[in-house]
Amino acid sequence: MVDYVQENNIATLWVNNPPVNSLSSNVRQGIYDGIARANDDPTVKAIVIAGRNRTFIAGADIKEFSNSDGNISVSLVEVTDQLENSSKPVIAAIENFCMGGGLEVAISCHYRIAHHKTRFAFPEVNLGILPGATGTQRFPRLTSLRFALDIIPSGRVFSAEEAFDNSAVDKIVDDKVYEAALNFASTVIDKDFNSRRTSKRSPPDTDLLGDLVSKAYVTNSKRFKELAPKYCIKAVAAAAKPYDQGLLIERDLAFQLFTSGQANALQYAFFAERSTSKWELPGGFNWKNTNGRPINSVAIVGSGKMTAGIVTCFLRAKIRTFVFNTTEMANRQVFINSMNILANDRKKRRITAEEYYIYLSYFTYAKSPKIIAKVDAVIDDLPQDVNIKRDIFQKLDRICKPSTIFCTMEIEKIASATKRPKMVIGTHFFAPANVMRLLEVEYGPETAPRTVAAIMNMGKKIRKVSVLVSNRTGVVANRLMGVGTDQAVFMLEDGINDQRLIDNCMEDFGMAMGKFKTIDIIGMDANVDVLRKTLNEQGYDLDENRNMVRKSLNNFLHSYTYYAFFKYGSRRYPLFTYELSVLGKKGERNGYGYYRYTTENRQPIYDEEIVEILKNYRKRMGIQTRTFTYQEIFERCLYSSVNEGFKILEEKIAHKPQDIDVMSLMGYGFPRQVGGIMKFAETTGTERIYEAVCRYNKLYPDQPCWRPSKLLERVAKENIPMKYWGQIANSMSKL
Ligand SMILES: CC/C=C\CC(=O)SCCNC(=O)CCNC(=O)[C@H](O)C(C)(C)COP(=O)(O)OP(=O)(O)OC[C@H]1O[C@@H](n2cnc3c(N)ncnc32)[C@H](O)[C@@H]1OP(=O)(O)O
Repeated sequence: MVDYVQENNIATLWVNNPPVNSLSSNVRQGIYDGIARANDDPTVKAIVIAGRNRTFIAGADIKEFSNSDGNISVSLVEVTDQLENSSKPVIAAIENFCMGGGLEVAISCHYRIAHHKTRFAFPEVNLGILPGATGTQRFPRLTSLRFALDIIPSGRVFSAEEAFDNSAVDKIVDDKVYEAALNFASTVIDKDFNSRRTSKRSPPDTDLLGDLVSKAYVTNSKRFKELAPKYCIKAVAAAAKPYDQGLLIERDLAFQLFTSGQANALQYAFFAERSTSKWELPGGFNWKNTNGRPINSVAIVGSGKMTAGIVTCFLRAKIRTFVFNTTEMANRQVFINSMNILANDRKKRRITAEEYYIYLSYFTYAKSPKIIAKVDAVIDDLPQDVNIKRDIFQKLDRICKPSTIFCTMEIEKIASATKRPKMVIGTHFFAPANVMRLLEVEYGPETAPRTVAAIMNMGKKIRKVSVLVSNRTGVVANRLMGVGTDQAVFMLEDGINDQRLIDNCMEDFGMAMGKFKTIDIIGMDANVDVLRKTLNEQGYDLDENRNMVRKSLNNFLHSYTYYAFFKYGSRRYPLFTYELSVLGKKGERNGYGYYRYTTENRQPIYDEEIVEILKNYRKRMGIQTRTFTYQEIFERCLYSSVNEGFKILEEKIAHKPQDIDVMSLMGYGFPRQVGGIMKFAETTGTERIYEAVCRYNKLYPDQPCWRPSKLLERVAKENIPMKYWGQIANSMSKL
């Protein structure tokens, strides 16, 4: 774990814990013992600490936080103190990742030499904790309170150049960092380095503390539903006090965070996100035993709202991207939109000017299908009309090389239109695709495992978190969270007069956005499309009925019969959203939805008109209004989605609860500090949720989302821990 190597009078401690050299208990002990040994050896004059596996140290071993193997070793605080107190100078040779506990180790050394491509960060805040191995006290002393208050509460990654500019490193090299550190070590042998002991310093800007702290509170306020950002600010501010006092404050705050449920949920989310790449198919094929061809070129077919967002994901990954539309104008528009997205990235300094031009050079127009004959994958972003899609893909099937994969949302319909059903797979990007990191990958009954492997790898290449699901109907993430949205609409229809009440309840819980704001952002049309599709599956045609009623009545909106047709069927549908869409409200896009929006300010504004429309709607529908408790709003919006999550598992659409959690976190802004919808179920208690689901099922028999999931019933009755839910679902007979 830590190799001790001596060359001449310099001892090197090589940290070797692949893949990222995390500071597991053995590594901590190895560094501690290595420093003691070098200090005891009179032939050693200086010590270098470096990382094998072409990286320095990416931080503490997060697995050990919740899962100690009983291996008692020294703490990271003891290691950092041991480093700083060394009687011989310690030089850190830093490359690739220097994060969290790794950065705490580095700043406890006396000198730091870094490769110019090193990525530095204190990502603890994203795990619900703080740099509690003296990091909040040493870092501002080494750099400044200003820089520490920027870096620690945000967790943002910073470059070697920024580290150098802020005195966090002493030298940057372009190559061979270890050799540079050895050379540097030989220059400091026998020199006084007492002034290099970080804890003995004071931050250079303590006089600015008040202003800096206020600024940090404002900058990070959006994340204050999480405890860690606030605690990080408090801990860094304590660095203005004498070191020992500051340390006591750091320890107290760190302990409070460590024992909070939020830290546990955030660390769970870290691993859940990474677990989705370990996919598995029912026949035993999986990420380990199946290879897919690399995707080096793609064609995006279409010119919809999402197209440019999807295109830029591929451009940023330097994948040759053809945009195929039959009109020059459509292609040109996609190019302009993609250029605007990248220009914005450049403006916000997410990419350099050089990268901007390189990325754009990967874009190519294709007016004729022949140009895209040799691409590795075609991605469907065509309008929803299945006949148009089938027609285009039939043509492409004849033209494209046999190994080209077709990615579409209509797997079975496209597969049956082509002679390559094994090469047809579903990919669902979430809007805006250049921002949202979730990619839902759906396999159909005929999709080949190698196709799955290729597209899951492609997802990684374009920096998406890809979740593999089996294809049924529609987007799984939408199904999961959509039931909660329907509940919100029903409660509005049934008596809540202010949409903000429901939205506030969800936002207080931590959702990035309330239910009605989400409908507005997604757009009324998209929401109505889902309704239209659901009704189609039940044998109803929304538009057919609308036309029928239109013909028989002058104003179909005043047609009681029209609504009664759906209301008094066996199932209730959220028709109020449909009513708003018919009234021309398209959501944020045209400024009118459940809220109003102005062109200058896209922030939702409360719209009193909705109450009037509601009143008329209720009258026509014969709805007797009633009052709702906060608890009912909370339970109906969230427990309905939990029940749906269990159904998605038992129907074997998703493989494990982590996949469902990632969909809720990355597709729908579920609070990360809760861990995801399934983790929420575990924390709340499945028994309690099951009881509520049964209660609502009795009250609302016309809402099938309340039929209790068999899996939920079983885990609730037998009190089964979450780690077994996936296994049990997979052993249940297929529904
Ligand atoms: C008293 C408190 C003291 C210290 C606090 C801390 O140090 S907390 C930890 C702070 N560090 C981090 O949060 C870094 C977490 N890691 C990352 O952000 C990324 O892994 C990283 C380093 C940027 C590399 O990204 P990349 O995309 O290249 O790899 P990937 O994320 O897929 O990770 C590869 C595998 O390594 C596992 N892993 C990564 N970091 C840790 C870690 N700190 N502890 C344990 N395991 C870690 C990750 O799960 C992957 O494993 P796999 O089994 O392959 O899925």
